[in-house]
Amino acid sequence: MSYKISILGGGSWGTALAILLGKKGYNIDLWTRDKEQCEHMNTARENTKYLPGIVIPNNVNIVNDIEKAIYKNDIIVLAIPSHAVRSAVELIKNNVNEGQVIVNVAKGIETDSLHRISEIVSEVIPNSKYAVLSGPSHAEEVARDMPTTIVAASNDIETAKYVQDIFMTPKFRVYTNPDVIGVELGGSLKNVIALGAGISDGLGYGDNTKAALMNRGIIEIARLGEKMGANKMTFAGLSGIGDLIVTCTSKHSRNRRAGILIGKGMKVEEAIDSVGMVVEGIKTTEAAYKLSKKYDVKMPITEELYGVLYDGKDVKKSVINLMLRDKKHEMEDIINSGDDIQ
Ligand SMILES: NC(=O)C1=CN([C@@H]2O[C@H](COP(=O)(O)OP(=O)(O)OC[C@H]3O[C@@H](n4cnc5c(N)ncnc54)[C@H](O)[C@@H]3O)[C@@H](O)[C@H]2O)C=CC1
Ligand SMILES: O=C(CO)COP(=O)(O)O
Repeated sequence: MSYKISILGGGSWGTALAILLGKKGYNIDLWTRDKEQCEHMNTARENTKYLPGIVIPNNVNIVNDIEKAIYKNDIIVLAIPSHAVRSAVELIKNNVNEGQVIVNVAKGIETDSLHRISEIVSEVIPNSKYAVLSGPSHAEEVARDMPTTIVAASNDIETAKYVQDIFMTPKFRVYTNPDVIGVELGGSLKNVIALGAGISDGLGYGDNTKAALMNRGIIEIARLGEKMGANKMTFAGLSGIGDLIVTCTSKHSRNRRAGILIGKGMKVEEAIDSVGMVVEGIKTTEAAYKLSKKYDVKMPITEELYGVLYDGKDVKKSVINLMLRDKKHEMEDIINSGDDIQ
């Protein structure tokens, strides 16, 4: 079966997914807001800025007109940074038809409203069909056909299965999950911990430190997730620990790279500029910190990172704070959601 696909966002992830689905034989409209980039990609058949050296198949049509990009296509993929999703969805809201499925691949939480992407989409386009596709999947590897696994979540399992069918290839294995909250939170909050893992690398700490951040990180993510209505087990899956592992360890990770620079002493804004691509974890740290207060959940790593990124706190002081927290019983701490059991 052939499908017609719209992908909004001509950065690394949107382009990699266009290449993946283009190679599968589908007709793709890839929308980028930058006219010059659009023209260049159409003629060069390459995204020189974000994925240099990888050929974009001819059945990927790069467009600059967002209405044309979504016209009569089966699914609309949101592959733009999370802070820009609301404005993009506003642009298409009057042209989305009932049968079209909106597939979000952005990983983030709105900092003012603290809404997840599914909430933003349903506010702007009520009753739309929605799925989120998330998991350990760096664009640089997907675009080069490296075996990758990911999860499609939707409140409607038939929609999740539809998305699974569309994206599945011998190199791109898609699982389904009904837990939209858990999948969205896992994909967003791991970026906060990845910044921390990068900072640890930048400070010259080793694998022990990173393993500690990753393990204690997923525990605090799951703690918040459960309070927000997610299934705790989702955080043991691809969009939880799976994505946390790849982002905390990969050379491709923008969040980890920004963290390394901050750990070496660079200012936050300079680190973002130096990475040159979206570093979602910076804004997500603010959202996660606010969510931890709103839901009254202990998230010590997130809290320290918030201090470092937003209050100029000394990174080494944060490490000491984390190491010298009250003594805990590990199992009690996991089971009792971080309450002070010694
Ligand atoms: N790069 C990756 O490997 C993966 C990225 N993601 C997520 O996908 C989302 C997009 O990330 P990337 O493609 O990596 O970002 P990127 O930094 O490579 O590209 C971002 C793209 O979005 C465009 N953009 C920025 N603001 C915009 C706006 N207001 N309206 C329309 N377009 C706008 C930029 O022009 C650029 O083309 C993020 O939420 C990221 O966390 C998810 C999985 C993998
Ligand atoms: O989410 C990602 C991989 O699954 C991408 O992470 P970075 O934005 O840190 O590169």
